[in-house]
Amino acid sequence: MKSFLERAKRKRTPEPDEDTGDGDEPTEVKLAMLASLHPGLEQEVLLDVLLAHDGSVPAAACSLRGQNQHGRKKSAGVVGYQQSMTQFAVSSGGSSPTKKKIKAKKGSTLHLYDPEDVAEHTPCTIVHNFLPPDLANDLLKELLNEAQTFEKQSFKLFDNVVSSPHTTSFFVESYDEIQSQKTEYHYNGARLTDVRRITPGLIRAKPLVQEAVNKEVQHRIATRYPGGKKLKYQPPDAWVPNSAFVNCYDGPQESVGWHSDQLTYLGPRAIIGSLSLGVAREFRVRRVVPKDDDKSAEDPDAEGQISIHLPHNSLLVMHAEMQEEWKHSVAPSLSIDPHPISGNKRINITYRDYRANMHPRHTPKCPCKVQCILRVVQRKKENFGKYFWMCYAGNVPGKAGCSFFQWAEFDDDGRPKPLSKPAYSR
Ligand SMILES: O=C(O)CCC(=O)C(=O)O
Ligand SMILES: [Fe+2]
Repeated sequence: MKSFLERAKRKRTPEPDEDTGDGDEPTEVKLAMLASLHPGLEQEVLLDVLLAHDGSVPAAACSLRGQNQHGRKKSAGVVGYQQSMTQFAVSSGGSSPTKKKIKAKKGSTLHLYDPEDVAEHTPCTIVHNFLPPDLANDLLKELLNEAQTFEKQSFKLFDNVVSSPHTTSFFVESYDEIQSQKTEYHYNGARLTDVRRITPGLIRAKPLVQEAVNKEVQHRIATRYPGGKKLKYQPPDAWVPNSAFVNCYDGPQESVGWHSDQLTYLGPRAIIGSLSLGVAREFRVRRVVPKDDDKSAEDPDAEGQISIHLPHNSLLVMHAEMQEEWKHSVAPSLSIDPHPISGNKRINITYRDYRANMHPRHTPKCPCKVQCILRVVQRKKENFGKYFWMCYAGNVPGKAGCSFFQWAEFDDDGRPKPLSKPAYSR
């Protein structure tokens, strides 16, 4: 599940400064400052950009300037489509005489279409025209019908209650699992109320997604990981999806802000199979560079955004390095090309493998008696990549959390080690 919430500032966690902003002004004031610089943009967009820059108004303003320039270029041609990759191309430096090295520049967005470029420059692979066309169309129709009753998720951002700018629901494989999800699991501090039985179309697509994802994962390990070996903490066994979050984006303005998916029930190095149906939208990714990392000073482009275009019936595999080291979002769009079946809507299915050893009975609850969330240190060089459990009860509108924090330990295959102290000890 997406953790929109992880963007919220948490002052109480002992993890020092993780995800905190750099200014003292209240968010409303920062938003007002940005709005005065970019009066044409909606509050939600401004908020997203502000959060993507850790609350820094100058950095957000700089990024918005870049996006606007790019937007103007785009509107001169086919909207939403890249004009040319040459603007991002830099000299290859010799390693490949034929293929130019392309690079995401800070403040601008590198648009990728070619699966080879996606695999080369992002932690994802993409498979176009993935399902048999009839199955893709049937699945789209089925989920558009389901989506009529999807809801927005509300969460707390700083001290305000905000709702995600798209709708969503969660599908699992049996009625027992629905019950278990509603009574044993917490998501960002609360119980889910809308959990549904997996639909016939989702069931039909599942083995195809499973096979393709495992094939892509093996290929990536063999061709791109150091020594052709899986990453530390990556489970060695096959990826078996047993649940699916389905998102609906109704129109160009619906979006999802920068986030990493929650690892709480997926465990470290989670892999996600993400199927897109209906209107094509941009999926953006950016690497998270620790703030006190000298390299980020040397390479100002390290956090440039990359946009992967997701047409109808494309499968995007988010690989094992994605959630820990990158953030992703679905950007609001200036305009979209309507789809013959779904009109302005895009449906996205993220198939997930809920691991038995990450079931809530094996993971800590805090003194609030709420399931902790699993996160990883992304922003600080010190402890970078270390996992921790923390209380998230305070992210529910109207509720306060506690200061529970505990480092999480896993063996090299991502199996949780027994907790070093009782969960209620703080
Ligand atoms: O709509 C998408 O492609 C991505 C959705 C997403 O990031 C999520 O469900 O966590
Ligand atoms: Fe996500």
